[in-house]
Amino acid sequence: NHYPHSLRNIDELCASIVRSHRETSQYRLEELQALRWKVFSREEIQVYQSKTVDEMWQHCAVRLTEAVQYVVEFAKHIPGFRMLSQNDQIALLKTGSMEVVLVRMCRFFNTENNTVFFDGKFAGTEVFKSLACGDLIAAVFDFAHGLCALKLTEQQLALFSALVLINPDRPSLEDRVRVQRVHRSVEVGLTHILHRDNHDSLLHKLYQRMAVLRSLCSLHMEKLRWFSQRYPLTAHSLFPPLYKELFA
Ligand SMILES: CNC(=O)[C@@H]1CCCN1C(=O)c1ccc(Cl)c(COc2cccc3c(C(F)(F)F)cc(C)nc23)c1Cl
Repeated sequence: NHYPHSLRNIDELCASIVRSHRETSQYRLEELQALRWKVFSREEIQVYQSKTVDEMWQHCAVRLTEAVQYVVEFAKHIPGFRMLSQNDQIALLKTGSMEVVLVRMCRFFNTENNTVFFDGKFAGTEVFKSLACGDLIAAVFDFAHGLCALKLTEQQLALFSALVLINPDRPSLEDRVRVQRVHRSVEVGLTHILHRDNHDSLLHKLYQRMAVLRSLCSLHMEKLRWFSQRYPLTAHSLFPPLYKELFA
């Protein structure tokens, strides 16, 4: 029996992943719902748009790094993740943490006015204009919109996030077989949750979303490289160390 010895039954596995998701999701859904219609005024948008490229990138990098740190906490409580070697844990986080940040963004997304929670209010794509990467931001919004449309419950989102993170196909894994075992147990958990919710058709759609996620994140890494070459000072001195560790 390949399951980690302490988690014979799938319910226990799902419960620990859902608990970890809830404890590390940065904002509760109720909080975000209450702020749903708090959008930026024209003047506030003007202030964002008049920032220089590296000021806006630095502003976003701080938030992305904070979001990545919550994902690292989430990963640590996924049963089986801590059993992996340190190197494999870092390898999974290096590539998977931004994907989970993107998956989690669908919680802060309002599909009715195509805005995302940013800096305490809901922002449209125009707020990010000074980043000078409209294609990346458009792709981030599209992905969030697409995932929102699936109307995942928090439990389904928790299991999906764990599945995205524990990816045995990541480059430079030392013990791929062990990562496969943990991936398999999370997959059984997600299938179990979807079956219980009478939503089996969602699994296929979620696998399609995972493929989109991977292409989106390679675009991100490309942008990140462009930015750190264009603004080496900002990228190498101002980005919080974890960000450099994960993305440098
Ligand atoms: C409450 N909301 C939040 O905390 C969210 C979750 C993570 C950060 N965050 C924001 O505040 C936020 C929300 C929406 C957007 Cl569009 C942004 C701006 O996003 C980015 C700007 C620059 C680079 C980004 C890159 C790149 F390229 F670095 F990999 C990759 C991702 C995915 N997002 C980038 C941000 Cl920073």
